[in-house]
Amino acid sequence: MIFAANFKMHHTRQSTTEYLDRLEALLERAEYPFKVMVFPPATALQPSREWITVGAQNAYPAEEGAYTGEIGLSQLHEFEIDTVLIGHSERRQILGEDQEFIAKKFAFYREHGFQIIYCVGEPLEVREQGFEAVAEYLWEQFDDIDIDYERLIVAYEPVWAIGTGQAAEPEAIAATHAELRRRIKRPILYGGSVNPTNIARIAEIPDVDGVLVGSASLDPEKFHALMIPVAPPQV
Ligand SMILES: O=C(CO)COP(=O)(O)O
Repeated sequence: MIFAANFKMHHTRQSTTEYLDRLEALLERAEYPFKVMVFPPATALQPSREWITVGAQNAYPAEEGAYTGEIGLSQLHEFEIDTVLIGHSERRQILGEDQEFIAKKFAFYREHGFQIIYCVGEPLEVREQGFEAVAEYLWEQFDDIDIDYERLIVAYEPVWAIGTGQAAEPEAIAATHAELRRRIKRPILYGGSVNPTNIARIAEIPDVDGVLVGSASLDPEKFHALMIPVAPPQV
C-alpha cells in the first residue's frame, strides 16, 4: 500500500522539515510495510528520508533553460529528487497544461529514470454522462504515455471529489480502477477527499494500491492516522 501526501501550495521549507521529522519518527516506530511519499512545494524540496520518499509536485521537461518560474532536472538533482507528480488535474485545469505538454513531461522524466505518479481523473460533467464517457475520457489522458514504464504509478483522482470532503463512492472507485487495471499493470492510487472516515473502506477496494492525499495529509499525525486502520495486525 502506498500513502502519498500532496501538500499542493501548503507548508514552508521549515514546516516541511518539521513535518518530515515528525512523520519519520512515527514511521520508524511503526515499521509499516507501506511506501510513504511526500510532495512538498518546490521551495521545500529536500532529500528523502529512510521511511519517506520526497518528490516534486511539478517540474519542467528540461535540465535547465529560459523557463521563467520553472524548476527542472538540475534543480531536482540538487535535492536528490527522483520522484515527480505529472498530470495533476489542478495543473491541467488551473495551470492549463494540455495532454501534449504533459506527455512531453512524462517522456522527459521517464528518460531520466524518475519515479512518476501520473494523475488522471474526469470532471463532474463527464461522470454525469455515464461510465463509458468516463472510461473514454481517462484513456485519452493516457495518450502518448508509456503505461508499461517500470517506475510508473498511476493516480486516479476524480476531479469532482478533490477538495470536497466527499470521496467517490466505493462502487465508482472499484469500477474505475477495474477499468484502468484492464491495461495498467502498475500500482493505481485513488485520490479525492481521502480521510480517516473513508480510508479503511477505500483501502480494501480491489485494484486500489494506495492513496494520494491532499487536505488530510497536511498534518503528519493525521496523515499517519490514515495508515493505522490499514496496517497489518501487530504480531
Ligand atoms: O488532489 C488531491 C491529491 O493530489 C486530493 O486532494 P484532497 O485529498 O484534498 O481531496
